[in-house]
Amino acid sequence: MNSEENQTKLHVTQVTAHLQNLVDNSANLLANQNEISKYEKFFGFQYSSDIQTVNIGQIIKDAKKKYFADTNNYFSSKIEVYDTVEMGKGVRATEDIIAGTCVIVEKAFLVAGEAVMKQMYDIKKKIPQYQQHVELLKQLYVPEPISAEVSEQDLSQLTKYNGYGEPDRLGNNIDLLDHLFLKISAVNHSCAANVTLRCYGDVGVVIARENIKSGDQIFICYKPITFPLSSHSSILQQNFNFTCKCSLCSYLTSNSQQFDQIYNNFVQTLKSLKPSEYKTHLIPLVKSSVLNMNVDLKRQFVNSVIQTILLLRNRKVMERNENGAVLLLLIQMQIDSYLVKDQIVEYQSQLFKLLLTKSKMQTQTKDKKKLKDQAREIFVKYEAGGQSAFDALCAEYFENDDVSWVK
Ligand SMILES: C[S@@+](CC[C@H](N)C(=O)[O-])C[C@H]1O[C@@H](n2cnc3c(N)ncnc32)[C@H](O)[C@@H]1O
Repeated sequence: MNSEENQTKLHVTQVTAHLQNLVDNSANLLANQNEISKYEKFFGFQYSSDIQTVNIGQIIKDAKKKYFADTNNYFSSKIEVYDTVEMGKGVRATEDIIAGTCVIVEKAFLVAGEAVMKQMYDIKKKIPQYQQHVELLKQLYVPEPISAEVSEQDLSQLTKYNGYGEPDRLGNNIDLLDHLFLKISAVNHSCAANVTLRCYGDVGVVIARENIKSGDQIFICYKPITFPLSSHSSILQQNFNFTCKCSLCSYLTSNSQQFDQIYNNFVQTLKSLKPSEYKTHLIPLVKSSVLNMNVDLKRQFVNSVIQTILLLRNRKVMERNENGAVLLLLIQMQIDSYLVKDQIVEYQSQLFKLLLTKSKMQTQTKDKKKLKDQAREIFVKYEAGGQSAFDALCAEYFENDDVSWVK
């Protein structure tokens, strides 16, 4: 066995032991109802609604059995870490993967933001697993080689460049990137990502957004997918300090003029439409604009359109009410045309917020009720979490008056 294989084997052994420990320890922990429904929804298990009989440890154990019966650890036999030519280490598929299926389930070996890392450094001698963690941390990416002793700065860099976070359903998790993984942290970024990551407690779950061929690299999008394309590179530069070399960015670099031209034409036509024409003209306009684009670009185009409309709305170029109807149509179009199920949750959350914000502006109670019903219908249709998730979001967004999310 060569030294790389030895090292990998060592990781797997260390991590498996660590995970087993965590699972066993959590087996007696009763989970709260929210967490249970998150896991249940994701893994598709039905558990008794009596929380006394449910525990997260068991759910994770079952998930492990269901998805990874053929391996002894939490990762997947469908992937491997390898050296890419352009992006350092990366992860690729070792078999064909079907859209919507689970690609990796992995427990974070450490959940520690930059502040915790600092504390951990200060009190390192008191933490029994410190040395083990440091050995694992040394495997992760940092721009400069880390010192043998692992300095305080090294620790905070490790989190900065390799951490992922729990989503808050709306993609605003960019500051909470504190989960460190061995495999998932080796997955590179693409603006046209083919997998998506969600963290459930300290378990990271990677799902295929589309069919992936054996040998293809898998990519997570490091930023919320709804961010406009124009802000991609600055977000990646600012937060992760790299210039994106993904296929979409490369495509846009060589075809940016063409993309810009189509987009500018689209915006001009949009501005020339009367609000009453939006409903009938907008979707055909978007469809004709994206006619010759590949699927990544189409997805990006519709995202940009949504952002543009929000912008026009904020500049009061468009009427708020009309704008709501247009956004609704566009988001539905996204859902229907391009997105696999996992992403839909993010989109209809936006849609939902939009409807609620819109309904707040209506003075008539019956209009409010109609919009709420409409939102509920969409929510249920796309299985975003059913009635209880709807109620939770209602409580959060409808009852409080803050609409700053659109600004
Ligand atoms: C979480 S690590 C991913 C694994 C990393 N490639 C490694 O060698 O361990 C994130 C780093 O990978 C590199 N990277 C990821 N996606 C990239 C992309 N699309 N273009 C260029 N570099 C990328 C950047 O250096 C980034 O800071």
